Amino acid sequence: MTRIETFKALTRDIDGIHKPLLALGLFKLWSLIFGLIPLFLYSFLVNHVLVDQKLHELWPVIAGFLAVFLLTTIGIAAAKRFSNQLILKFDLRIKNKLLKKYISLDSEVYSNYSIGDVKSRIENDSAVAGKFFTTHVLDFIYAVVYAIALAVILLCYDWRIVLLSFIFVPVSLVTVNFLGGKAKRTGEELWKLQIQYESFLHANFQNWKDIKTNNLEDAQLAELNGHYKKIRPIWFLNQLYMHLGITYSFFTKNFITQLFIYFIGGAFVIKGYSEVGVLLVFINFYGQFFGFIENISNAMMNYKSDSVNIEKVIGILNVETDKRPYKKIAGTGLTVDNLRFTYEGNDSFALDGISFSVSKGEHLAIVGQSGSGKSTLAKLLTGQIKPQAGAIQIGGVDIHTVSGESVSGKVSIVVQEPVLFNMTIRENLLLAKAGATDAELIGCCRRARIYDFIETLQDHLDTIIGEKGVKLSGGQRQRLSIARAFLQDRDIIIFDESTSALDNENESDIITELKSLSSGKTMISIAHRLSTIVDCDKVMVLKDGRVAAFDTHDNLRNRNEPYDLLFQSQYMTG
Ligand SMILES: Nc1ncnc2c1ncn2[C@@H]1O[C@H](COP(=O)(O)OP(=O)(O)OP(=O)(O)O)[C@@H](O)[C@H]1O
Repeated sequence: MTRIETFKALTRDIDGIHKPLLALGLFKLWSLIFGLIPLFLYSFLVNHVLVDQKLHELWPVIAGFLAVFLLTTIGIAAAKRFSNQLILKFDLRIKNKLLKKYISLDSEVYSNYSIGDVKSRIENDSAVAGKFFTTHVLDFIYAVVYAIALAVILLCYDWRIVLLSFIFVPVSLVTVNFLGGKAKRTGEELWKLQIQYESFLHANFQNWKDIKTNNLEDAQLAELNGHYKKIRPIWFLNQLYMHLGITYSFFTKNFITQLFIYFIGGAFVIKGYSEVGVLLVFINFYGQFFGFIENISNAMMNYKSDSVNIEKVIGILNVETDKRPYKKIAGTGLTVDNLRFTYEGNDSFALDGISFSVSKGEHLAIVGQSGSGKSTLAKLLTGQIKPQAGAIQIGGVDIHTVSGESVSGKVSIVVQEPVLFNMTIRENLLLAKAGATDAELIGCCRRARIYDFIETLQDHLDTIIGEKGVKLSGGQRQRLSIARAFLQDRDIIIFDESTSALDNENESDIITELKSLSSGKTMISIAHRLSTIVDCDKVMVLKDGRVAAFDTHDNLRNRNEPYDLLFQSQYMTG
């Protein structure tokens, strides 16, 4: 992407950039103007004060230099302050926007991104994109304008000689552009390898317990070395191209430019410009001009390399998000009509022709063999994935015609492996209801049969529970997650094997509690225990993604073959 395309893409998605950018641009212009004045002062000093020996004019020149120094310093300091502020502000805005985008992605779209990819885009790539406006827009324009201004001044001296020496400028820029292209291609490859490495590291940290218990340390170290073996040659190539580009512009500035300076000096003498002053001033301007050409070359090189990261950020910003309207859903009854769903890349349907309804206050149990589609149905009912055909209606509203927030305001799901953060119990609970009082938190924890345990902890609700709640047992994690569902207090609650780690007594206590609370609530349990199923108003049996039976437990028992088989194999032990 060119700078202009990148500028448009980033400003389209991130607001509030134009004003601070304009302010910063004005300070840059200030620095540019006051940066050019010393050249004229220098010219005056050499030609009038030194060559013409008008030493009494030295004081105004010194005063001029001091004034310019003061004003330039003010300009540079202000520009630095504004640019730091802009970078930090913009970096944070991009991170916010990216996180928001990721959270609003369809779970199917999200599953296309690895952890390393997400982490890299939010952490590293956004930081590079955050500097785009200062480094790749303002600094670049500054160098170009400065170089043009110097070129015009030089042309005024002797356009033929200057034009001859300018031949080297396009050669230099084309070479750097070529090397930059190579650096970009290797940068792309490096980025892919690095996100694989990041994902590996993430999985390693997440599963360190299992790695130790299964003696996988050596295998993990071998994998780490494997990643480095792949990364090393590409990294080397990438650095080689980058440094070739930078060394090339350094060489151009310090050798080729010097060569031209001697050439131009000779030409001046041959053409009879005897004044030393003219030659000195010209050489000074010329050296500065090539200094800016070096800056432009380096900026081109760096932009090629940074655009790998910036394009990753824009890639996510461009992903379409949910544009469906928010609607408060009034009713609580759930109707599912002829639902069909296939996971991307799978040949067979995970669910096919699913139809059923659950009325307000009813409790439905969903049972079925492993892989029969129970969790997929739960994901569809919460709007996490969209069906290829059919409809799900809550209170008469098709949930796929309204925004995700409309559905999550109505339905909550408690899963087998709850999402818990390395924060305190209180903070984990408050995620469900910001601003809940202690009395509310304690009440919900009591109902979820977790408060007795919390009371035994030294810091009570303020105990930090570790990464993914590692300091809690499986059952305690599930109870905390159920307490969160109580806090959310949605009209429809789905339990996806969410009591699997509880003992029978705790599970039945929680179910009783739910029932007492949920006179008006609709509940769906993906059940694994007989006690849960027997208590439910209806049981739906899923087999190979289809509804094999839908009735009460009493009507199904001994009368429905799939249910009986399942019952004997799974629930007789419940
Ligand atoms: N993210 C996914 N991508 C591709 N296929 C998937 C995905 N998740 C589930 N499936 C497939 O969809 C089918 C239904 O899976 P699902 O998880 O809904 O079954 P389940 O009844 O909940 O199983 P279990 O009782 O073992 O949890 C399975 O064949 C499974 O392999």
